[in-house]
Amino acid sequence: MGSKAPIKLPVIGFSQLKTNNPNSLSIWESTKTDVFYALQNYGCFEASSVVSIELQESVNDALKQLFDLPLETKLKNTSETAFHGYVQSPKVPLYESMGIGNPFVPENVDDFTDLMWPNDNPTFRESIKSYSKKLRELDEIVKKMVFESLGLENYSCEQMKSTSYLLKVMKYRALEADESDVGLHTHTDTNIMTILHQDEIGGLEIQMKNDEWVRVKVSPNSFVIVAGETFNVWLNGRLHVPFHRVVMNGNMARYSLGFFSVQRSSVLVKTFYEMVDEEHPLLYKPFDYAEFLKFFYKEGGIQSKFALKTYCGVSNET
Ligand SMILES: O=C(O)CCC(=O)C(=O)O
Ligand SMILES: [Fe+2]
Repeated sequence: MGSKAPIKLPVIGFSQLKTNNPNSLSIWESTKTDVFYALQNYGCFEASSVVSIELQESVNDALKQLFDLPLETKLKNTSETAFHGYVQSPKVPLYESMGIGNPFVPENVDDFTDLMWPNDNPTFRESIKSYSKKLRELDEIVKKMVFESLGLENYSCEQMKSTSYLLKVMKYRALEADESDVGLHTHTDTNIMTILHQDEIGGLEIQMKNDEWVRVKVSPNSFVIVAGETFNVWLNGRLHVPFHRVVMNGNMARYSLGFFSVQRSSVLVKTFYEMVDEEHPLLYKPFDYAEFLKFFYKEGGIQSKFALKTYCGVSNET
């Protein structure tokens, strides 16, 4: 499946930002430069030093316990909202997923844990809560840095308030004889931004600007930050939104998770007017994210590699 160039994603550390370091301003500025460069040129980067190895291992164990539950228990997790309930589909036979909406709200994790483990699972409960808190902080820092890089800091607060989150946990079962090694088809993320973690099995592949596919291998407690289409609509195409996929590697089950930030449907996704000028003509008309998702899932958008362009792209040809 294409070449697997050994390009390394940019690695950006976040631990120094939190200390009461006298150089905190210059650390913020240089991290911001790296983040913006990475999202413009790769559409992704490796974020290191966000959670401890211990916390990551505890979450990895929690995922295994969750997917080991009987199917009838997992099916109790139902939802009207895409990807919040239990998902298994013949189109992606290796894949199953479950979601927790806004997982930094303690009651949401409590409700999910009670549903899956009526006799409780305190380790799952507590590790998911502290993990989600850290991921939300990281999400907000990265976005603030991008906004600041473009002189859009006034939008930062407003956008954070109109964001909701989904922690989606995923299992890809081991391949059976003669099965295709495609775990998840080539796609872009249509939400704002995604923070991905994959276990040591690997398999995530990302397409670079020069069309080469890179097999991503990052440290066990690092994340891959991936720019999504909604972010690029706000910024009128200034980021690279990379195609990515999962190609199974060897004969072991693979576990991953994604922390997805999504625009709430009460607010239209709209390009900031400061991002439009003669050199950068408007690329997308304003749209409602929930309505777009209906198109995406019901009207065949999911089959299109450029669903958002089809849905609300502006034709700038003269
Ligand atoms: O499982 C993974 O590593 C990737 C998942 C992904 O790209 C997605 O859910 O959008
Ligand atoms: Fe994705």
